[in-house]
Amino acid sequence: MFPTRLTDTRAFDIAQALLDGFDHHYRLFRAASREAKARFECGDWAGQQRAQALRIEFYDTRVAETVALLAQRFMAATLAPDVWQQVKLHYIGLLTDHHQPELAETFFNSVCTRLLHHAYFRNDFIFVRPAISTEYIENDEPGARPTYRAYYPTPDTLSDTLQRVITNFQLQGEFVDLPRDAERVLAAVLARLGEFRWRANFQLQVLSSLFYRNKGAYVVGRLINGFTETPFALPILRRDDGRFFIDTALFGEDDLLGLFSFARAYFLVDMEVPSAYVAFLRALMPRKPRSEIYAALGLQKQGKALFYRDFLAHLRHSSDKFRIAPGIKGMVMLVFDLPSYPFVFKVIKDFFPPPKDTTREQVQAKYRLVKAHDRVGRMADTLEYTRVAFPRQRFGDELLAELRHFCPSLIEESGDDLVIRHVYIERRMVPLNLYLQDATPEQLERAVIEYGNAIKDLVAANIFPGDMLWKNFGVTRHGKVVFYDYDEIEYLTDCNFRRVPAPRNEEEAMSGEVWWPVAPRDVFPETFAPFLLGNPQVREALMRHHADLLDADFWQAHKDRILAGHVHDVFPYDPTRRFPRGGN
Ligand SMILES: Nc1ncnc2c1ncn2[C@@H]1O[C@H](COP(=O)(O)OP(=O)(O)OP(=O)(O)O)[C@@H](O)[C@H]1O
Repeated sequence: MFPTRLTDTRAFDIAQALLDGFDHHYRLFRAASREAKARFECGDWAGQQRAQALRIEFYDTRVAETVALLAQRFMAATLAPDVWQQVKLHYIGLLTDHHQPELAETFFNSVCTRLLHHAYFRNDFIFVRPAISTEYIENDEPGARPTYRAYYPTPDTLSDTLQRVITNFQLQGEFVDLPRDAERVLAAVLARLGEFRWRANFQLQVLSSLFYRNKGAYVVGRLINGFTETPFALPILRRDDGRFFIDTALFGEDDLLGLFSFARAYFLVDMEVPSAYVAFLRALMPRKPRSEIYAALGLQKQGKALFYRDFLAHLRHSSDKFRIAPGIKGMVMLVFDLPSYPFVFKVIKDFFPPPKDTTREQVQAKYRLVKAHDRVGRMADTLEYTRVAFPRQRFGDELLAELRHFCPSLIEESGDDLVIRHVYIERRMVPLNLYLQDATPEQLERAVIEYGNAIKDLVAANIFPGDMLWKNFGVTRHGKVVFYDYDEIEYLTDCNFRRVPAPRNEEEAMSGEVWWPVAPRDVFPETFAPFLLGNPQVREALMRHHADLLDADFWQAHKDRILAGHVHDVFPYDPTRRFPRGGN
């Protein structure tokens, strides 16, 4: 029951301090996103990647500050339940005209769950469900940009309108040839629409902020004609001489899903009303959960909060049991899934057998590295949770026994709950080793090519995957191969790629063991062969397409390029889709 009167004056001050904490966070988050434009304009790619990584830390820092402030100023941990209910009511009041209420509610939860006992994790005290609607929030301040702009071209003005769409972003700098780019986009639009009748409502709706990531800036919108809506995205790139060009035109849900994939870094987007961006993007990609859209916009904590709500709802509406994930079991991670739910749950084991020589802290550091790094479409994003309560009766016996055996320090069994103190959650894929077993010859060849491409994309992004066995990669719904085993990951630039030295005598030549000296970060690419080439068909495909992976020179050449300051191009689309001659 909620209090009928707001009697405690501390409650308002606490609510205000919480909201100040959030507003401070969002101001900094927004500034980092807004500054992406200037970094793009001057080609500061290292700065862009740094900003993408640093911004991830902002949230936890602000939460910690606010927790400390409340503990100090209000002795928050000692307040009676009734006071906390009043805090929530005041907070709801303060959010009435707020432009990011859903994020502010999540911030409230993050702070309060750190201060309050488990028993308070109910809707009476925190926002188990949202209280404030995010629908139709508009920024009415003078000079505010709308979430999206609508353009109504005629057949004669379509090319000019496309130019106007671009110039409205007011990028500081010149295009190589914008009229030419507009014609190319126009040709692509017409090819996409095929035979069509121009309807009275023909329009382009374009989100008013560009989406920045790495070396790209993306225009995102939809084309509406009659009852047909076509999502589109236009990547703008910058040549070394500082001039811009449109690299291609992407259309339809699948192209956009590739752009917004969970295996890529988060975008930097300047948004006053993020929920309006999410609603717009959701209309373009109805199959993508809102949690993943928030995450792709850099609001990963909101993504995490929504994911958890979705997960709880799914648990309530399903009855299957958690089980050990299909595939070869990990030595470092215990991995389980729920057949009806497309995610896996990964728990770090308490002990690892040799040759694994790592610690829980090191494994966590590797997962953090991946979160902050450019994932280039080849490393799955993970959501990290602490203290997740699962209904114990939904766990199969075998899984329960494994959890008790391998992860005793991380599980608590109380009543009907099984609480896991630390878990990563990640999209489920088909482990590549299983995929290859059942593949047709064509599928096998395609998967092996994709596997090599995945490694090469990682290499270009300064990642040495460490453990390159088939089982450590997964195949997505769209047939992309993505890496998911991070415990042996290293920066490429920290590794030494060497050739196996020539044996000095017959004994060394005949030895099945490693007889040559090996320093900690030495890598001998020739030695990958026995692990990768067991199956003759796989061997044939890999040697035909990616034999260079077994050559130390290939790795060393990439390391040298990165050390020389080169930031590679990553196209979140098939490079064959690029307009001919790109920016030239
Ligand atoms: N995202 C995923 N989708 C589907 N299956 C997965 C996923 N992540 C892990 N698995 C399954 O769990 C197994 C172990 O996962 P992972 O490779 O991350 O653990 P590990 O302990 O680091 O492995 P290793 O012993 O190779 O170091 C994989 O071989 C695979 O079968």
